[in-house]
Amino acid sequence: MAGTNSKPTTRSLISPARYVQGPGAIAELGSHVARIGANPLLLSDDVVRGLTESAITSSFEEAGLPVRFEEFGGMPTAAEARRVAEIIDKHGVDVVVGLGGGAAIDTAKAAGDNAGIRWVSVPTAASTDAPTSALSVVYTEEGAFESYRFYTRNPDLVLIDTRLVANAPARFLIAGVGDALATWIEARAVQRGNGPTMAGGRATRAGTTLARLSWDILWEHALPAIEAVRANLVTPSVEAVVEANTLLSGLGFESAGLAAAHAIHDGLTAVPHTHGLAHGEKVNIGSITQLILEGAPTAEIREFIEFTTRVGLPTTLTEVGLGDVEDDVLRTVVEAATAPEETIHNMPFEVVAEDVLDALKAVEPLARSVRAAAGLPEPKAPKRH
Ligand SMILES: NC(=O)c1ccc[n+]([C@@H]2O[C@H](COP(=O)([O-])OP(=O)(O)OC[C@H]3O[C@@H](n4cnc5c(N)ncnc54)[C@H](O)[C@@H]3O)[C@@H](O)[C@H]2O)c1
Ligand SMILES: [Zn+2]
Repeated sequence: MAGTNSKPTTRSLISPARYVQGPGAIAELGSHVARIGANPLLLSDDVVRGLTESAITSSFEEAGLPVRFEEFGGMPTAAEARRVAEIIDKHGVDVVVGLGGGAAIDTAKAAGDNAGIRWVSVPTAASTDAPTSALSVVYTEEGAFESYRFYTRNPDLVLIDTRLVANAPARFLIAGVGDALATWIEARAVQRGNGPTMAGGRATRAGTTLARLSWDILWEHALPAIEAVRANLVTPSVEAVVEANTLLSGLGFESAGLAAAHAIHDGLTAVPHTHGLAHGEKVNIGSITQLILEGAPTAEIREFIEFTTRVGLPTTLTEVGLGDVEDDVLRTVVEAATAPEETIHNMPFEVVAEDVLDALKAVEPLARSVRAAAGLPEPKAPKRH
């Protein structure tokens, strides 16, 4: 499994049972859910409920399903999953729908697993590749990475309405691009080292190819898709990027493997400075750090920094709140990133905290020089939340 140095000999690819994407797809939710269960529970925060309740109510009524929402507490902790599992038991719910961002979706999976029922992901933004996977990322109440929790099955259904994605703030799609670009950078490193994937076993050609396809689509379509979403439009580029961020990156990271970028993301959550940032924003710092750590060709690193700056992702420590911190803070980040169970040990060479510290510190001057040479703006520190 992830983060071990064992060299499995079998290959695996795992996936959700069905993936549905398109403008207005939420109108089909009832008919798809009715094939999975008869008594669903929808887990979402109030913002997402406000955006989806009327469409879901019509769709569920048409499918003969009751409509029951439960408010998500906001943090994907073990305690929150236990609380939702109790509600599931109390009402005899037989399928739980995680509705919203990655945090609500991860909690629905965990609660569904606790209660022994099936689960469905309905992302309302293309902000992460959480919806398709058979795992949740568990956090502490304070927002620090705690662990990966693995399940024996993927969601029975992933349904994403691209109209909702286009109406959401563009920052969510941008974060999803950051999460998805890391997928190929990490899959490639795992492939080089013949390392284990999150699905267990080694990567199939299919898994690695899907990770690469996600990357190719994003270089081609991310910039026009972000412009379209800023204007609340669904274009073919938006459809392509939503598929890359959600389905391809999801299958890719899970079945082709994680390496340093996500471990560094996890390390960044260990310090409060980064807590206002989206998952995919922190992951982008992990991607740049991994490229430096593995000694990728200079032109490749510079191109990646320039592209992701144009996408609107952070490419400097300044932009993730770590511009002028004491060494102790960065040391906390790299110690957490190199914890024994972390996926950084899937890199094709031995990685120690000192190396990661130097790579992380190298991000700031390199990105500043790339941005200056490309005429891109100087980085600004994030507003405090
Ligand atoms: N399990 C996995 O495989 C996996 C993979 C990647 C990320 N993750 C996890 O996903 C989480 C991050 O997810 P996230 O970045 O989506 O953040 P999030 O889930 O914390 O929140 C997203 C925010 O977006 C809002 N929102 C959602 N849709 C909206 C819309 N259409 N319009 C307006 N607002 C909307 C929600 O109200 C919420 O406040 C982290 O916990 C991360 O670890 C898990
Ligand atoms: Zn991720």
